[in-house]
Order: sequence, then structure tokens, then C-alpha cells
Amino acid sequence: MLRRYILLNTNKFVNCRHVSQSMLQSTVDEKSGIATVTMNKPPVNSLNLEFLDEINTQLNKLQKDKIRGMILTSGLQKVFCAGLDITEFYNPNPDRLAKFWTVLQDTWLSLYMASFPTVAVINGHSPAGGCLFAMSCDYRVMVGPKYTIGLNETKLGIVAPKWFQDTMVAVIGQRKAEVSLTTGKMYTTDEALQVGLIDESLPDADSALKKGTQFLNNFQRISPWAFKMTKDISRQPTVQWLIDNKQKDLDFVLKFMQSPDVQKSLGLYLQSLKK
Ligand SMILES: CCCCCC/C=C\CC(=O)SCCNC(=O)CCNC(=O)[C@H](O)C(C)(C)COP(=O)(O)OP(=O)(O)OC[C@H]1O[C@@H](n2cnc3c(N)ncnc32)[C@H](O)[C@@H]1OP(=O)(O)O
Repeated sequence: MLRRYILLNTNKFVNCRHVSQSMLQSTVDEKSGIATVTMNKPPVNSLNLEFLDEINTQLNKLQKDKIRGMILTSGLQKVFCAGLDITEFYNPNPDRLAKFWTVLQDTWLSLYMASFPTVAVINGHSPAGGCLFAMSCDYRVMVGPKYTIGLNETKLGIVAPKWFQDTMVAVIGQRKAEVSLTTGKMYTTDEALQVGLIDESLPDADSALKKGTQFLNNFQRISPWAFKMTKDISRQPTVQWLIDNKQKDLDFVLKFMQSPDVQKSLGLYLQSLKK
């Protein structure tokens, strides 16, 4: 369905195709072919089964629609994405947990290997799975200075899976990733810029969105085929492990998440969040 739509976050009217509207708003600028996908699941854009499914469906649709680029951002005031919904892990139903993890794997593969260029406009805190999503885009612009980003899993008493870790290594390198992962480091915007976890820091969301669009405009003169082949070659070593080990990865998560020690840590962490 084609109709005029207001591009969220910019407060400006633009010529847009409205693609969908629910926990996820997606608009495509007809002139540039750039999609803006806005996560809007209050209070913190936590990624549960239904939300992940919606994100994955949308990514696949944008791919079919042959868009020229995508900005991933948040419609919330101060959170880009709080990561995986911890309640999916706490006292889980094994069947649902298996579905949840499988959709997470698929969503990550769709985002990481997207055939179009992607930019994360990180307009709020971005821990754990939020950081994974940002790192999986081709470019990161973060609004500073007050938000934080990082893979904090060890702080919850859990372990970032190999493919989360490899994604971070691909962005900031082995040594920095190892220190960051083991300590569960959450970086301020300035620290993230220094370590290379983000590419640019801007003082407000509007200028961050403009920067993201500028980055995507670089690809107007680059063949989509050349872009995709180059990205595939660059990212293949990071994705291949998951492609070859989806079931092994799932089995490990199911076992790990149902262990009493992990459940105890998660329970305490959830309680601390509620406080
Ligand atoms: C083999 C190993 C397999 C496991 C691998 C798992 C891999 C990845 C794991 C993850 O992604 S786990 C998620 C980690 N995320 C976090 O630790 C973030 C926790 N949240 C925060 O730090 C803060 O909420 C925030 C994002 C900085 C926002 O702060 P703010 O003050 O705006 O909001 P709060 O008051 O803290 O929260 C509001 C409301 O949301 C609930 N909540 C927050 N984060 C989550 C979450 N990730 N999942 C579920 N629920 C979350 C929080 O409890 C509050 O609830 P109520 O009190 O309103 O009921």
C-alpha cells in the first residue's frame, strides 16, 4: 500500500512509502530508496520472540523490495534497544525458548548479511543484544554524550555466544573485544568512538539521522552487486560458524539457560532492574 507518511524522528514531511506500522515503523523515501526502520516497543525495545519475528520479516521484505539502504533507529526517548528480553530466559518454556533463539539467529543473519547498506542511528542506551544489532549494521552513528553501549552479558552471569563475540571482534579487534566481553564493559559514547565501536558521535538525533543518510548516499554511485559481494567476502568468516552450527548453538542455549545457577543470576538481575 502506498501513501504519504511522516518520517519519525525528524518531524519533517517527506515523500515516503509506508511499509508497516506496529512495534516497528518502516518508511521508504521514494526518491532515495532509503528505508528508516524505527523500533518502537516501550518501555525499552527489549527483543522478545514476537518483536524479533517482526524485525526479521521486515528485513526480508525490504530485501525483496530492493531498497537502496536502511537506517535502524529507535522511537523511544532514551533507549535504542535494551537487548534480548530477559523474561524470555527466566523460567522459560523450552519450546518457546527454542523458537525465540531460532528467530534471533535468523534475524541476526538477515541483518548482518543484508544485501543493502545499513546504518544504526543509536539514539539511546544500547546494551547486549542492542549492541549486537548496532554492530551488525555497516555503520554506526551514536547520539552523545549520555548513552552507553556494549556487550554486558558477564554482568548478568551469562555468556555472549560465539557469534556475538565474533561480531564484536570484527568491529574492534580481538584484544579490545576480549577485555570488553570479559568485563561486560558498557562504553560511553566518547569511549565507544575511541575504541572504534561506533563510527561517529553527534549531539542530537536529527544530526545523527542526517549523518546516517549521508553515509548511505555514498552508495548511490556504487553497484549494489559490487557492494553485496564485497560485504559477503568481508563478513563470511563471522557468519559461517553460525550457519554451520545453528542446532549446536541452540542446544547449548537451551541447556545453559535451564541450569539453576544461571536462573538464579537472571532472577537477581531482573530484580535489580525492577528496583
Ligand atoms: C549461551 C548463552 C546464551 C545467552 C546469551 C544471551 C545473550 C544476550 C543477552 C541479552 O541481550 S540480555 C539483555 C541485557 N540487557 C540489559 O542488561 C539491559 C538492562 N536494562 C537496562 O540497563 C535499562 O533498562 C536501560 C536499557 C538502560 C533503560 O533504563 P531506563 O531507566 O530507561 O529503564 P528501566 O527503568 O531500567 O526499565 C524499564 C522496564 O523495562 C524492564 N527492562 C529493562 N531491560 C529489559 C530487558 N532487557 N528485558 C526485559 N525487561 C527489561 C525493566 O525491568 C523495567 O521493568 P518494570 O520495572 O517497568 O516492570
